[in-house]
Amino acid sequence: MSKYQQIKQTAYEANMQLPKLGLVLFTFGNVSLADHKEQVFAIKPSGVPYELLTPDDMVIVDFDGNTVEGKMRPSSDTKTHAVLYKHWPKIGSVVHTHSTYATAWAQAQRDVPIFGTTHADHLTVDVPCAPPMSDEMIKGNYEYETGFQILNCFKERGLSYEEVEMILVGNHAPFTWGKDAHKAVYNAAVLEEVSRMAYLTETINPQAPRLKDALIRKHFERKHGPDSYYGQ
Ligand SMILES: O=C(CO)[C@@H](O)[C@@H](O)COP(=O)(O)O
Repeated sequence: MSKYQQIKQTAYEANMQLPKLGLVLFTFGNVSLADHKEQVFAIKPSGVPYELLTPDDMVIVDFDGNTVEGKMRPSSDTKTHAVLYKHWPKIGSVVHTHSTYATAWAQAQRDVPIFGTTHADHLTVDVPCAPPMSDEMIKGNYEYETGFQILNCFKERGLSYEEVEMILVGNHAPFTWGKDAHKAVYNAAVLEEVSRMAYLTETINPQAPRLKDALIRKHFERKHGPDSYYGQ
């Protein structure tokens, strides 16, 4: 019995939520779950269809991206997850999907504008889109560089990873995170829904205005408590 049985089981259950929520097709995407005490995380193996996945298939990886336990090759995005766990110690789980609308905004290299209260219930800023890889980065380790693209985007914009738990990576797709697997998967589903709404809003009215900051604050604080607003 693996000493990591518990996080393998929980990570497996979280991965199985992605096809159930319509966030992935075939082998797209992956969920990981960290054990910060052990400085490891469990992640979906690469290229395994969800319907064939078992808890025992989950691969245990350290925060430098090295495999600690597992028969299969870890997800091709493993080093991106590792960079986030290593630099953002309060996240417990990371989700990567290729959900259609969020990925379309990432491919368009655009932030998802905050047009309505559905978005404002979850975050008070446009969903950030990190710039695509530079030629230099492409020559490097792509997955590590993706992780640093995310860290650098938050640093440049002065965003807190504990407040904004989602990002689009330009020309790639979304990453979300949270204190646990439930929250990280929930954020992935919310991101896809607000991305779909924003696309339809711009299609119906290309001049649609962003939500007023006062209303963003009202809606966010109604859900998250007074003084929880952190602005754009
Ligand atoms: O981002 C990508 C590919 O662009 C990956 O998430 C997707 O193909 C899933 O890869 P893995 O099966 O996790 O190695």
